[in-house]
Amino acid sequence: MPSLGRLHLITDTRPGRDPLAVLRAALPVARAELVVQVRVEDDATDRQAYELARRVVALCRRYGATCLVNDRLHVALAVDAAGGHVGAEDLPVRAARRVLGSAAVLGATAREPGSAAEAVAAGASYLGVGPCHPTGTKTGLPAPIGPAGVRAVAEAVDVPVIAIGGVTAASVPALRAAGAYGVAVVGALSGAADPARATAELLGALRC
Ligand SMILES: Cc1ncc(COP(=O)(O)OP(=O)(O)O)c(N)n1
Ligand SMILES: Cc1ncsc1CCOP(=O)(O)O
Ligand SMILES: [Mg+2]
Repeated sequence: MPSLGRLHLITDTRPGRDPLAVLRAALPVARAELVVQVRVEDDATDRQAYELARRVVALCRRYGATCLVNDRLHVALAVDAAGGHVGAEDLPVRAARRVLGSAAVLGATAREPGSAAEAVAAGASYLGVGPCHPTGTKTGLPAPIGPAGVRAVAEAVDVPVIAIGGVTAASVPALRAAGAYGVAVVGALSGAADPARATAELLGALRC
């Protein structure tokens, strides 16, 4: 399995957003360092998720980037994505691994060392850890865990830790110092006036 990219761009499909435009700006800058996670709103249909995911897979292929699908693992399989990401309300990690197969990339959400180690034992190949900082992108989240929370998880597992939640280029150094392998962002790219430049800034911070 090739090494996991450090910058995870999660699609923003809220009204008024253009996830494919953001992706087209980010891909030439980040290329194989980019992991794109196709994440749609809960009320989106499977057909909508599928149509977005197959476009994202095609774009990623041109640049050697990796495409994952959030929650809907049947969509990941249908579009031949590299894998998927599951959290507490999705398929359990062990079941997700059975669905995707042993070669797939499988991410799981964790926010403390115990559940993180369980997710890895069940087959997760990376962990999404957070929210690290306050975010307006997703509601109903628990309190941010900060770099200290990321450190506690990173010290407990031997898979890449991807920090998520309110991440900006400015917050990357502290997260990396805490043991994060990479970061996942929605707003830092989707809300950027210049997503290509924002991609370069995030990558620059990740490479330090
Ligand atoms: C990299 C990464 N980390 C965490 C999440 C959150 O997943 P989940 O807890 O299942 O919440 P939803 O994204 O499904 O609303 C993620 N998607 N990616
Ligand atoms: C899906 C998700 N899970 C935890 S935080 C989050 C949203 C992250 O978005 P942003 O990068 O805009 O804070
Ligand atoms: Mg989920």
